Amino acid sequence: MNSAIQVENLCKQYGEHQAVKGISFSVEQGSLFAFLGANGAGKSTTIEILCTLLKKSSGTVKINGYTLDESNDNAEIRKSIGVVFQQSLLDERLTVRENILHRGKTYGLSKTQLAENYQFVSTYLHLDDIEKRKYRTLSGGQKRRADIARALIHRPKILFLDEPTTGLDPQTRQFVWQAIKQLQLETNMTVFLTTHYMEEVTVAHQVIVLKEGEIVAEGTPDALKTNYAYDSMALVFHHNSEGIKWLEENNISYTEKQGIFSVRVESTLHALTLLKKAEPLIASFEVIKGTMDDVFLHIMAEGGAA
Ligand SMILES: Nc1ncnc2c1ncn2[C@@H]1O[C@H](COP(=O)(O)OP(=O)(O)OP(=O)(O)O)[C@@H](O)[C@H]1O
Repeated sequence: MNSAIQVENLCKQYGEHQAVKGISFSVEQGSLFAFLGANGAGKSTTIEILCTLLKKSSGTVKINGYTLDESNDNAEIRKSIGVVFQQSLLDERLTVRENILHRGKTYGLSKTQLAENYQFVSTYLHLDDIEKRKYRTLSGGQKRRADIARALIHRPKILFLDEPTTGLDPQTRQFVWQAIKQLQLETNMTVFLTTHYMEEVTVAHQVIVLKEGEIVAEGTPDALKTNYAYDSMALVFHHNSEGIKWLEENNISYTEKQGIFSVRVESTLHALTLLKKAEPLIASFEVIKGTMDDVFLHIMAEGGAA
């Protein structure tokens, strides 16, 4: 595996409080990596360390082949990453274009390179309609596009995004998310993401779940679903009493809410077998696939096995 990020035994101590407790993981170059965890799990602390903004207490970190060394300014790492935090860093008084070009100049890009890169980010983030507007006049979604464009102007190899779509309406969230996915796919950029929206995690190549500073689960979304979520079937019977009798006779565990009986199934095929057996008793049914939401809730409630 060609790793964009390698983390070994990373620890962060704030006074007495150990926020990150010896975590190790690596992120494949060109992949979409999702970092999950409840509030206070240590996600921001980890991201800030990887982005050279916060000192680690111990452990080793390699970003794009460069070892993080807090005795110097880690200029190579900084040049090779782009970062979008929840709070914007753009100047409210400048236009979108001015903000982005200004940022590009701080990387020492030549005029030609800057123009080329601007065209590149503008295409992906659809800046045409907002580039001449002052940042303070933009809507939340437009600001987010500009924030991401600013983080990409030097064409970094890794883009770090800390909850990039939080607070956006569903349509804008989808737009921003599409742009991120397209960029990752077409440019082989590594994307390191934290999010609270589980549907976004479904397309990640790898997911890590952090709880109280430790990794409690990791794998592909499919593997996590297999381990921590299950499919279920909702049944409505013609007569509840007959349905209950049938479930009990067949030793099928169930829960019931307002006449809807929920049973766990191993697969869609298993659901079909049950349906065939109980067909005369059933008025309606629905097979419900396990989701990443279930995965997250399960791990948060019970912990996982890393
Ligand atoms: N500067 C600090 N000083 C002391 N404790 C801190 C500091 N920053 C964070 N913490 C604590 O470290 C733990 C991890 O915080 P962190 O912000 O990394 O979590 P998070 O997973 O990003 O949470 P959220 O989803 O709420 O952003 C929390 O218990 C937090 O209170």
